[in-house]
Amino acid sequence: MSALFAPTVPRLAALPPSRRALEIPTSPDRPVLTARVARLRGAGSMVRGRISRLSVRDVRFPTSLGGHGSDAMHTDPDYSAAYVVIETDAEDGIKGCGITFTLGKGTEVVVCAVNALAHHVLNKDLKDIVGDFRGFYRQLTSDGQLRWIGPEKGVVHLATAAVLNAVWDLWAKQEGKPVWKLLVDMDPRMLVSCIDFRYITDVLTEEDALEILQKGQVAKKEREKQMLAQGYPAYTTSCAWLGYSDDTLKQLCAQALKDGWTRFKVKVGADLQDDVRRCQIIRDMIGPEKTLMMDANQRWDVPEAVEWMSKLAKFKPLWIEEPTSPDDILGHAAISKALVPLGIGIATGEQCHNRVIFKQLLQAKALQFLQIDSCRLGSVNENLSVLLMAKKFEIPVCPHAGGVGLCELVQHLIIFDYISVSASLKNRMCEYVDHLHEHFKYPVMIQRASYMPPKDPGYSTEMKEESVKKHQYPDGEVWKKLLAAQEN
Ligand SMILES: C[C@H](O)[C@@H](O)CC(=O)C(=O)O
Ligand SMILES: [Mg+2]
Repeated sequence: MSALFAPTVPRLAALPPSRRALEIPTSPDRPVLTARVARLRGAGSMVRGRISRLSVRDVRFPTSLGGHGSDAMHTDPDYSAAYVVIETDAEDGIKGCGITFTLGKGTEVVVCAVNALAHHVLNKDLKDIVGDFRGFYRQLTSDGQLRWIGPEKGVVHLATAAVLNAVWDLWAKQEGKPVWKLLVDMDPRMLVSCIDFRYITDVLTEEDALEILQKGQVAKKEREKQMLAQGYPAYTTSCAWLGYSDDTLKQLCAQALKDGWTRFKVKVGADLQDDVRRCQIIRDMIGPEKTLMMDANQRWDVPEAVEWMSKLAKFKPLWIEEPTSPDDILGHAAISKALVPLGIGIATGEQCHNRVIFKQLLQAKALQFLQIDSCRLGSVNENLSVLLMAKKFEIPVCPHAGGVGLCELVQHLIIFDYISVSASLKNRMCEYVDHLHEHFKYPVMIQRASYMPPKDPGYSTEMKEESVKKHQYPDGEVWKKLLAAQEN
């Protein structure tokens, strides 16, 4: 299921009036835009080329066969991605690669949505995009027709993330830097110009953001050195997927302890007796001092969450993640109020639609740990706004990762967060899951249970072409075999 777009987007005059509106620059302030492009040039920026081609493919890995990734709600996930590649006419061979994460079925729907957004990207100069990134973000998310099937949520927002992730990868590759370093080196004003503040100015204005980023410049060099030497602390979820047998759980946990892991997450929420047994196994193995987190993946109602977690409190979890619907902000607040006195925090975010939901979770004191996701929010742009809001509310960010490629991407955001925004590691760690890294050209590097900052230019999003071909759905070699076996 591949779709290729040649650079054949009609010129403005040829468009019907409804489409023409889309082409009008969204930035209200042309001189500001010109100044930003000039600032890019002044900073010795290497940005070049017009986007001449966009392709998107449906890539799926049959992880459900081994129970990998399973939880109380998603019992048989096939970790998958809509994989976007953009090319320019710069003739330098550099491509931007972007993904968004899916669980198998439905990836084809995200592919459709990427195709529907493609005309916003094609024929654009990269320097105009990044010179007015806020305007470009707004253009993608405010398409007068597509917005109706969002807005800024669901399939269309996942597609936005995939496209923008590809743009960030392209930009960073052209600058010869990994995304985290591109962000760390970026002038605070330029960073702020990437963020759409619409709907969040009641808690974070452009001036607030600038102030936070300017404070973050202090001792930035030391923190960068520290990251390069020690990496960013991580925790593992790979031992305790819900579909794993007790034996597998024990074996993986023993190995993880040997590998130096000190923080573990266990899936819960389907059956209380099972949860008690599995939590007992893992707590016995890791001992009382190491950190344990629990994840219910939205399985419970609000009172049920409180009651269930009261029974698991004896295993001393640091947090319960996604106890109820990700949309239920006041429900999270009620659960938080009941569980914090038991020493259990609330973590959520992997399925938070957008910055507005995060804003309200923060306003309602509904979470103690905020979990950004590199592929659900609108790429780096929207994640920047959430990192800054978290800083303002002094809530630690512990990103969601795992899936396919999520570790590769989110490491850039959290390393930037430490160096330039939070300046703290207190109560902070980034999720790690040990699956599918071999399919990436620049896989994550974990040392001493920490993410080591990537050094290759880009967003670590590029997949190996051979892996993509093999796992393309439904006509890649892997799926042809699996689908034929299912028929027999
Ligand atoms: C379906 C995914 O594997 C999900 O269980 C991941 C998740 O909740 C997490 O890593 O946290
Ligand atoms: Mg989770």
